[in-house]
Amino acid sequence: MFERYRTIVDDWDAFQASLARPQPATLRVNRLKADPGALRARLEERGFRLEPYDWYPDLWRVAEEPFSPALTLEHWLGWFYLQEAAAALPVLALDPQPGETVLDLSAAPGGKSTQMAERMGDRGMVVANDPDVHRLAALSHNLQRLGVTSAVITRADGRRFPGGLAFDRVLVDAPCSAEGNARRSRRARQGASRHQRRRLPAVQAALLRRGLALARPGGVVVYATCTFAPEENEAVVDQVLRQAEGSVVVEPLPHGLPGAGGVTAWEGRRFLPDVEACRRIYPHHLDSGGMFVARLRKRGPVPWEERGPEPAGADEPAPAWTEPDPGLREQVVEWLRREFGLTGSEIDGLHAYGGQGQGIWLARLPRVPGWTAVRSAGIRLARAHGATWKPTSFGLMHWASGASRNVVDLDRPSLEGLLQGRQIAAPPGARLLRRGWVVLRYRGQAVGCGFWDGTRLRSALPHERAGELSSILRRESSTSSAVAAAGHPAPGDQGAGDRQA
Ligand SMILES: C[S@@+](CC[C@H](N)C(=O)[O-])C[C@H]1O[C@@H](n2cnc3c(N)ncnc32)[C@H](O)[C@@H]1O
Repeated sequence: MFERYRTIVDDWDAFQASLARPQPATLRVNRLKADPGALRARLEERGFRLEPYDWYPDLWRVAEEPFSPALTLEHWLGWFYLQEAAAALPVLALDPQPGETVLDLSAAPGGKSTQMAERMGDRGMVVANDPDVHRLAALSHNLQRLGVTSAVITRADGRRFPGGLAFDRVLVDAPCSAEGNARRSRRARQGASRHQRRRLPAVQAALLRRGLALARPGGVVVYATCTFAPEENEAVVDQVLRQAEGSVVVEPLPHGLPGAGGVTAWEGRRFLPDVEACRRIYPHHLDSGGMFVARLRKRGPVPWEERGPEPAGADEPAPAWTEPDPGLREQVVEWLRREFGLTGSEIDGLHAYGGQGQGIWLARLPRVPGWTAVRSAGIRLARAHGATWKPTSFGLMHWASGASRNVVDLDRPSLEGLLQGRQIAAPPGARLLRRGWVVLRYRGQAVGCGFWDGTRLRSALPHERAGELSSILRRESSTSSAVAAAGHPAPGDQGAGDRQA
C-alpha cells in the first residue's frame, strides 16, 4: 500500500521489513505520579524487560512482556501512559516549559496533553481541545488518571478555536490518514478513503493557520501527523509558510531526535527548501509507527490573524468555570478533614471550581479562560449528592491515600468481591467507619470510593474503572498462584501494608 513512497523512504527494505513485524509496546513514565526507578523495579520483578530510549530516558520499549502492561495496577493508577515511541516526538519538539500557557488543538485521547503537563511539572496551563465528544471522554479520563491538575478541557472545532489568549506554544496534532499506524491497526492498513484524502489537507492547513494565529509572537507551533503522505505533511507546511509571508519560519528539531529530513519535491511539486528541516519518522527508525513533525516559530503577527478576543455567541450560556471559589475550597478542606481524617495539605496549591451541576473540580489554575467551549478544569473531586457530596474515585485515588477515617484496607479477595458487586462486612482493615462514603485502599493506595451502610460495604467505583481493576486483580492472582505453585512468594504480593513510592 505504500509503494508510492518508494522514492522518498530513506531505506526501503528496512521500511518494508519493519512493517511486517509486530510493533513493540512502549510506555512513558508519568513523573507526576511515579518515580521511574521504583516503577521499573516493580514492573521488572513481574517479568517485564524495559529498555529506555537514549533520546528520551522516560520512554521505555517493552522488550519482554509476560502480559499486557495495560493490565498492571501501575497503569491503572496513572504511573505511566502507553504511548508509541514516534508519538512521543512532537511534544519533545514543542518543548513546553513549566509555567507556560500551551494549547493542544487536537488533543484526544490525551497522549500528548498528558506528556506536556508532565514535562511542565503540572505548572502553567495546558488547554486540551477536541471537537469529538466521545474522544473527549477518553481525554478527560486520561488527564485525570495521570493526575494532571493544570489542564483545561475544551470542545471546539480547532479551526474556529476562540481567541483571547496568546499561547506560548501550540501543538497541532492534526487528524490525518494515519498510515503510520499500519503496524498496529487494521483500519490504518485499509487506508483512508479518496474523499478523506482529498478533504484532509484543507482541514490540516486551516488548523495550522489557526494554531499560528493563536500563538504569541515568538511562540512555537508544532505541526504533526502520523501519516507518510507528503500531501498532508510538507505540502501543508509549504502552503502555510507561503501564506505567512515571512512571519513564520521552520526550525530544526532539537538535536539528537531521530528521523529523516522532510521531502522538498513530490509528484511534480517543489516545496520551499525550508521544509527539509521537518522530520519524518519511519517505522524502521525506532521500531515504531510513523510520524511527521514540523517545528515552526512565529516571528510576528500572521497575515490572517484577527485582533482581540472573539466575543462569545449572544445566545451561548455564560461560562461557569472562569473564577475559582475560595469559599468552596475552605469547605473542601473541612470535608476532607471531617470525612477522611486528612489534613487538607493534600490539596495545597489547588483551587476549587464548582461548575453548575458539575460537582467540585480541583485545578492548579488561578483562573480559567472564559470561553463557552470549556468543559472542565483539573480533576473532579466530588459530585453533588442531594445536600452532600459524593467523592469521585479519581479524587480519592489522588488525594486520599493518607486517610485515617472512613477508610478500608482491603486484601485482594475482598477487593475483587466488591468490584464484582458483592457486599461485604467490614474487614479487619476498616478504620473509624461511619455510615457514608469511604476510601477503598489496596496495597496502601486509595483506589476509589465505597459505601458503608452501617453493616455492609459496597464498591462505588464507576463501572468501567471497576471492570479494569477486576481484570488487573484477576491477572495478579493468576500470577501469584503460578509462582506459589513453583514454591516462590509472588512478587508485589505483600498485602495491604505495601505502600508505593
Ligand atoms: C491524531 S488525533 C490526536 C491524538 C492526540 N493528540 C494524542 O496524542 O492523544 C487527531 C484528533 O483530531 C481531532 N479532530 C478532528 N477534526 C478536528 C478539528 N476540526 N479541530 C480539532 N481537532 C479535530 C480528532 O477528534 C482526533 O482526536
